[in-house]
Amino acid sequence: MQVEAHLQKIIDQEGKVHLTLIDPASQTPERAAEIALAAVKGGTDAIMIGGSTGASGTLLDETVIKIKEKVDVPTILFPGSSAGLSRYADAVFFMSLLNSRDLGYVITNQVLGAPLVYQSQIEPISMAYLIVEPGGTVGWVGDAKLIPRKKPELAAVYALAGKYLGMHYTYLEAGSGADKPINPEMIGAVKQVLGENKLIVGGGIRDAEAAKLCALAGADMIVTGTVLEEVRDVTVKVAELVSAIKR
Ligand SMILES: CC(C)=CCC/C(C)=C/CC/C(C)=C/CC/C(C)=C/COP(=O)(O)OP(=O)(O)O
Ligand SMILES: O=P(O)(O)OC[C@@H](O)CO
Ligand SMILES: [Mg+2]
Repeated sequence: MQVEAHLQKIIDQEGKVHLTLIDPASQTPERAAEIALAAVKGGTDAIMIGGSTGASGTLLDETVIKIKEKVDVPTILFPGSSAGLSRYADAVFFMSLLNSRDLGYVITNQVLGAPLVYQSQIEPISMAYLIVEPGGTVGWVGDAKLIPRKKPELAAVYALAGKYLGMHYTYLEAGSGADKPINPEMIGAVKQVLGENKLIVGGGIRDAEAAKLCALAGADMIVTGTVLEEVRDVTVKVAELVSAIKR
């Protein structure tokens, strides 16, 4: 419960959480650690590590190790499969892609990954992962029956089912690099049924205004990945996003 409790404490004290997503396949472990450090200087609360294609093995382990050498905030795995686990991380979003047509993403990868989590110190954080249009690479890889952008009620019933199955977190994903983030109507409808359960929103959030809209609509945590791979000054960008969502 350490990482989950830590994030809860930040929500209690500061209202919202900012998460930085680093894809181990996008740069060297050393560069990943530099980005993580810059993000922490900007005020990010934790580092998510994962990618939908090829984040595994030595590259993944080395990326986690280098990041942990540089920063004190929690490292949380965001695995694309059971191969996306590393014993060096603090926690894992132990997620099921509830709207996948492929049983592999609903339960099989979780079964294959469970023994490593059991044998290590990685804290599992149970999460319902829901992919909304346009869905991007992760929507294709995960064979998701994409939730239409204009159907907030569909996202809400999936989230409710996840909550009744005992999942603590719900992640509304528009897909990495999406042209628009999840809309406020959908975020509001999902948060309404979740109550105290936590809502993460990500995909296509590139500036303070978008982050603020998502947070005001009911997101407890905001994820940014792509934009931090693109900007020159990660600290400045993260500081802008963080100050837009925190009270
Ligand atoms: C809990 C365990 C062991 C496994 C879960 C397995 C599941 C449910 C995966 C969901 C489907 C999937 C492929 C998720 C990937 C999540 C992720 C890291 C998304 C961000 O990646 P992108 O930024 O889109 O990746 P690329 O940049 O590699 O396209
Ligand atoms: O890369 P971006 O668009 O910030 O999306 C982050 C995350 O939701 C992807 O899984
Ligand atoms: Mg990516």
